[in-house]
Amino acid sequence: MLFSEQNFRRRGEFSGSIEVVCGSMFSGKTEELIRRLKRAQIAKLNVEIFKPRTDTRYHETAVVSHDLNSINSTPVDSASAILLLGTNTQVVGIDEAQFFDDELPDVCNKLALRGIRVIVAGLDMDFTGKPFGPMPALMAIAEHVTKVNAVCVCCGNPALYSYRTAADEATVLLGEKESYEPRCRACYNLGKG
Ligand SMILES: Nc1ncnc2c1ncn2[C@@H]1O[C@H](COP(=O)(O)OP(=O)(O)O)[C@@H](O)[C@H]1O
Ligand SMILES: Cc1cn([C@H]2C[C@H](O)[C@@H](COP(=O)(O)O)O2)c(=O)[nH]c1=O
Ligand SMILES: [Zn+2]
Repeated sequence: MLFSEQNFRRRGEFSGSIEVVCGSMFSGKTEELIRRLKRAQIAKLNVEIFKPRTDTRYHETAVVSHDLNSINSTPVDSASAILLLGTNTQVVGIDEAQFFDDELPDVCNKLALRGIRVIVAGLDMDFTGKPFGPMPALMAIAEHVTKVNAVCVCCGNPALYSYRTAADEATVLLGEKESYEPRCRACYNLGKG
């Protein structure tokens, strides 16, 4: 079901919260993040968007989906840098959250306590099927968690895994279709052989 904003203003005050959008590669996490952020901009809220500086796949600064939908962002070196945002910020978007350090959940909590709506998108699992970076901790403290699925490239069923086709065992390997395939549980485990 499409996520739809609740009443974020309570008794005239802006109430802070954390939303997480997670799933495999190509599942639509960035598109969903951009959709929510653009709606917040339409509502004339002050929106700031961050991504890890290391994620330079499509653009140095913009957050860009696989379909090349995009929104401007600020690349940062660490989670704590996000706390230096403008004082009148009402909505914060964070993409590729799996690449941030372990401070990110605490940073998001502090932002939410300042009354900010925080929307975070990231991979829930790495290519080995293990929880990725700060994502599980973020999912634990979020008010809303949306898990999205890609389409399995092998059989067409909903895909929850990111299968790595490249011969590289490092946890972090930036890439797209040349290195990864979204796969369902059965096809992911067949491939792992
Ligand atoms: N196997 C696939 N399953 C679903 N979407 C795919 C697939 N391959 C390419 N896409 C494209 O990827 C888009 C999602 O991109 P994006 O939001 O950047 O995903 P994510 O951030 O989760 O990697 C889809 O709208 C679709 O056009
Ligand atoms: C599974 C997995 C992915 N990555 C990298 C590959 C991409 O650069 C990003 C994910 O981008 P998307 O917006 O979700 O498509 O993460 C990685 O470094 N390690 C992994 O295990
Ligand atoms: Zn499959």
